[in-house]
Amino acid sequence: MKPREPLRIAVVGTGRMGADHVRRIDRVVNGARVTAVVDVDAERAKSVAAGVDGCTAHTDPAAAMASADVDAVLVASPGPAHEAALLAAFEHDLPVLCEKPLTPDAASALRVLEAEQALGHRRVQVGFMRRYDAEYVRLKALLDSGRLGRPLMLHNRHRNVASPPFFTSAMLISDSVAHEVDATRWLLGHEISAVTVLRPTPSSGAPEGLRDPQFVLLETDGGAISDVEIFVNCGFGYQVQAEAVCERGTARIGDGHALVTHTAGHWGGTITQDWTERFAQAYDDEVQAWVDSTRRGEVDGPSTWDGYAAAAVCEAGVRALEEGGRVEVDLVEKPPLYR
Ligand SMILES: NC(=O)C1=CN([C@@H]2O[C@H](COP(=O)(O)OP(=O)(O)OC[C@H]3O[C@@H](n4cnc5c(N)ncnc54)[C@H](O)[C@@H]3O)[C@@H](O)[C@H]2O)C=CC1
Ligand SMILES: O=C1[C@@H](O)[C@H](O)[C@@H](O)[C@H](O)[C@H]1O
Repeated sequence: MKPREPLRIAVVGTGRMGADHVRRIDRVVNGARVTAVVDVDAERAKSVAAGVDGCTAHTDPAAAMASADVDAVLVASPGPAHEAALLAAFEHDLPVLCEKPLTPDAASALRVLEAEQALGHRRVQVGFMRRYDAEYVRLKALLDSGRLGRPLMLHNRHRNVASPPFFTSAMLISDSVAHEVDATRWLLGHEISAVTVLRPTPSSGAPEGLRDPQFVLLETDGGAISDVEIFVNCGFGYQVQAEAVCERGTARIGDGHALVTHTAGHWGGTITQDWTERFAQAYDDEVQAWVDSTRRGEVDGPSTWDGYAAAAVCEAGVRALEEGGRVEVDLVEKPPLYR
């Protein structure tokens, strides 16, 4: 596809992430503009469209994608709505940046994987934005360089200030640990083969009935182990940290030590409060990379395979949470399109 300049994007879902992506494409990213927004909440779509020159508001994703004014789609509706939006985009052979998760379960992710293969070419970049974060990129480059030797273990901490009211115990895995699942697969170049979930007594700061925190153990097919502390009502800040333990050294990111102050008998810094702050630059770089590759007629970044693998691992994780024990991950064979 050779889109007219600039790339004309339809944004599906104008909630927190979608509205932020609209702002980003309108004001930060080069080479693109938002020509349509879609939300089942017509008033929300209208109010977001009103802030962007030449942008129309819709309630039906398929109708917006059929418009002659759209070259590409950014999907930022809730996970359960992603499959329908992706299949509609495939009908028009449109490139898509799809927020994580690709879909909420392995069966629907597999249907998307099969539909993309039927097109015969990749169309989807999945919004695992940590792959665009400067600290993660440096860690990946260091591990790939071999300077520290073979990675043996990853220790991850993922803390949110507070969970939204609709959050369930399973979502700590499928919505939050999904990021560590992707980061582990990407950093190590391994598939995750089994998941175990340990559940300490919930924090008194967590909503009644929510299993928060959890400790998730991921085993990889390359013989490494990646553990994740997920704590979504820690109350004090948004922290995403990772430490790689390798044969000849360790490397750690996410300590937030960019600015340390010493004053009045104290030293310290500030802690980010949510992902829009901690990963602001990563989202900008992710969307710019998508726009650039799309304008070159290419598809880069986390693929539909990555989205499917993450969905399958999370599904195994939710089973491990609910049934206890170690649950093996069952992946289909990786299709040639993604090798
Ligand atoms: N990469 C990241 O760090 C983050 C990613 N996300 C992902 O972004 C997506 C959106 O999350 P939020 O913006 O937090 O949710 P949100 O609830 O704030 O917004 C979702 C919007 O989609 C609309 N919507 C619902 N069904 C729709 C449909 N079928 N078609 C069109 N619009 C529809 C809703 O009316 C709402 O305006 C989710 O997939 C979520 O997992 C969310 C937070 C951070
Ligand atoms: O994707 C995200 C949210 O959906 C999720 O709920 C948070 O736990 C993550 O930190 C954030 O990056």
